Amino acid sequence: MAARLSSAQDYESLVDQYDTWMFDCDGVLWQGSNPVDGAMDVLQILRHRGKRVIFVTNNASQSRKSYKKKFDKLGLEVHVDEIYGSAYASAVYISTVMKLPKDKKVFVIGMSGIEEELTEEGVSYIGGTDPADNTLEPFSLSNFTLDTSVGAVLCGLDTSINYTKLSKAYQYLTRNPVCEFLATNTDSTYPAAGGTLIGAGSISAPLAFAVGKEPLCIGKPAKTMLDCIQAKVHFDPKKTIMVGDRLNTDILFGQQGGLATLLVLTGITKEIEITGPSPSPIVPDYVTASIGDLRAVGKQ
Ligand SMILES: O=C(O)COP(=O)(O)O
Ligand SMILES: [Mg+2]
Repeated sequence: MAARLSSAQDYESLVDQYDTWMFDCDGVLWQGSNPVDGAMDVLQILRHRGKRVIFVTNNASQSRKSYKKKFDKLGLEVHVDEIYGSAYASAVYISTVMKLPKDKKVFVIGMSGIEEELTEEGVSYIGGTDPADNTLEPFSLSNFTLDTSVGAVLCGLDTSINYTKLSKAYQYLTRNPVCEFLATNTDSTYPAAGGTLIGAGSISAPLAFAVGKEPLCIGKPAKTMLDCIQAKVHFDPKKTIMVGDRLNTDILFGQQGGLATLLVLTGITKEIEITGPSPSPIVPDYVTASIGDLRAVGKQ
């Protein structure tokens, strides 16, 4: 059973135990453009205590550089190297693990965050924000030419998803037998300002259904994300805690990586899923209402 934290002493001993703090973003630090109350204060407190803070987000709509700008606006100085997004991890996977040849391309369903990270990694792409694909005109095969250099389809959150993008991706995946099917992340939903919205997993789901194959997921809970962090940062898993709002991504990711886990209730997971009559089999080590609760540490 998860330990429910509530007293200043609980938070003090938690902070004492862990040196590296990995933070999920949507639903932990903010909901869209609304920061979670006290989240930035807690990050400052942890830094003052000499803790290493790392951000691990499945949200591929933004690149690491644009997340840095978001932190700047919220008053927290963050280095790009402290931010690990699933768009970045996907670009690294394509260039260094898959080793997509330089003359090959990725067909993107997604937003500018994916495009920026692919460009940074020197990976060519088509699709994405290209106006030709962002159309509500009916898709017709008579107007489509298969680009034989497409070696992978990468699907992430795309708030302008349409039939043309799905149809083109379907053509690449079914007419080129070696075309890889990748997803930045497969979160069914995500916490936005004002409520929950459809997530990246619900964008790739129709495509997966059509091709009869699931994509390889790069983001949490997949180990690819942890491999990406481990390539850059040295941390002791026993002294590391993953803070998240979703059980089947953040908490599972932490558990599979041998990290401690703290669930907050400001995002996707509701209290009933851990304490109700049919609780989730994914049980975090600790639970607290909000990351802002850790402000109690600064007051000791
Ligand atoms: O946007 C998502 O799907 C989830 O993003 P998160 O990992 O920061 O919660
Ligand atoms: Mg989250």
